[in-house]
Amino acid sequence: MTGNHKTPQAPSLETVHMSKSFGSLRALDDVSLRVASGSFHALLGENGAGKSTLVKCIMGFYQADAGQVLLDGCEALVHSPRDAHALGIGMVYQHFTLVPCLTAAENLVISRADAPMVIDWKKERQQLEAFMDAMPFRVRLDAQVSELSAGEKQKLEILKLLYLDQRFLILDEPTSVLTPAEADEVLGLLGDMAHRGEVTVLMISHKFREVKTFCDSFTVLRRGRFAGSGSAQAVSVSDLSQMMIGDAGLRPPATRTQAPPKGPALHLDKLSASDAEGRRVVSDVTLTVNAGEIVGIAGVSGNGQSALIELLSGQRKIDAGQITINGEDFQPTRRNFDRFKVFGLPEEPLRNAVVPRMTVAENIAFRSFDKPPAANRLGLLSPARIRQRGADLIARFNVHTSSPDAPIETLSGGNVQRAVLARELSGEVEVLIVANPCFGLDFASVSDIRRQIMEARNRGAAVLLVSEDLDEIFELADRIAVMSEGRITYLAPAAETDAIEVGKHVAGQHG
Ligand SMILES: Nc1ncnc2c1ncn2[C@@H]1O[C@H](COP(=O)(O)OP(=O)(O)OP(=O)(O)O)[C@@H](O)[C@H]1O
Repeated sequence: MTGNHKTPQAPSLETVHMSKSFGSLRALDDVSLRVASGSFHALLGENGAGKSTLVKCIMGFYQADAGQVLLDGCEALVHSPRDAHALGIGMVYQHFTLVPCLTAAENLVISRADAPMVIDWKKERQQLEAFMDAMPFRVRLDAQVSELSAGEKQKLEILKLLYLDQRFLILDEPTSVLTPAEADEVLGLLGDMAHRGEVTVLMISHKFREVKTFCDSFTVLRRGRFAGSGSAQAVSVSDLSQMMIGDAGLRPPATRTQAPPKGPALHLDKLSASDAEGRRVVSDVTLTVNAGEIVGIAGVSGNGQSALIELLSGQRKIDAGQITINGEDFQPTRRNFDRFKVFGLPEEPLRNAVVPRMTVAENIAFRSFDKPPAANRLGLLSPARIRQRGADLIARFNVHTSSPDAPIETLSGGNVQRAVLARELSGEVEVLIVANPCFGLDFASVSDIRRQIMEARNRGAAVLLVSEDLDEIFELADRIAVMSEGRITYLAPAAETDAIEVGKHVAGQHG
């Protein structure tokens, strides 16, 4: 029954013996989870553990094969997200769903199912002001969404659910787009609302610190099954990790081998580039990366790092300057990537590095599909060989997929990342260009992917790593640079600097 189930107060929600398969893959296997009324509950698990599948079943995006959703103890029949909304269950996605060219007020009003054809703005405005007054945080109603910071957009997404009277909030990694300070503010406010009994929150998270600081309780999934639950305050981080990865344990972390210096491999000489409006986004960047070395570029996003990666990958025009590899002029074209053995792991690989509807095997074989062994010497493709090579690399790089023939878009985030790495690191690599490689990944995938990058360096690759995560830079880099307003403002050997010094330059307090 999808009748009038809505409760003004924070509801409790349970899933009971819920299962869901995709073909032969059992993505959820008999999962029961209980989120108490007015609690802040974390849902944890490795990439591919089934977290998104579980919340999509609750939201009615998927129909579970078996099991029930109970809302305040009564069965809730949710056949579509519309049913979920009618029951007061709402979700904030990792990506924003707001309309950027409209104001915050307009976004709220049009989100209503009962928004009138002709809007009486005076009346709506008064009601919105009254609504905002009752909320623990505000967003400027007249601001155009495109002008809001990531933190404000995230708050507006949450306000939208509350405006629609949704009191069971599902948040999918809500802090991945926020700075640590913004994340703490938003989670703190949500926690306060939950404790006042105004909302119940179920949050998918990979960040133990956030779970321990803000959540009351947790559930862990492992390979589609319930792996544990309890008090977020009482559980130790090592117990949480153990629940997530089971007895298999973590593979050892990345180790740096010391090798004699091998000399410059990648050299950027006074590189400059502009954006579509003609503003300089990369200014006079000169930087050398030696063979067998990782140079990490730290900095807050929007300071030219993405533009620099685009220059190196041939997606942005070079206004001035030169790139050389082993002393030779390098123009970033597909032919030259092969000739100079340049490989890359871009940000958001599902968007930037794969063809989502093609299979995992095809995507893995992509760079090499027209060369032996995937093709014969005349360049004719062999599907059987593509599949075989895909299957070998899937096993070698530990990619979890139901089959080499599954579309790559059906893989979890961490596994798309591993598949791209498998493709990029399986051959001989001279230069590796990596941008925020571990964004949104669970700790086991993070450790796996960092190890692969370090091993490429140990084998002699010159690695340029752009990352917003200072811990990642310190774990991997031999030398650390900071990019600010399109320029390299700082460069030092990792052993001779520390996070405070680098942090100062990231914040622009150099000189
Ligand atoms: N539409 C689909 N078709 C086929 N397989 C799918 C589909 N959606 C998910 N899967 C598979 O189900 C399993 C669980 O995926 P799910 O996205 O629920 O994991 P997750 O825990 O949310 O991972 P992540 O942390 O990476 O987002 C994965 O093996 C995934 O490949």
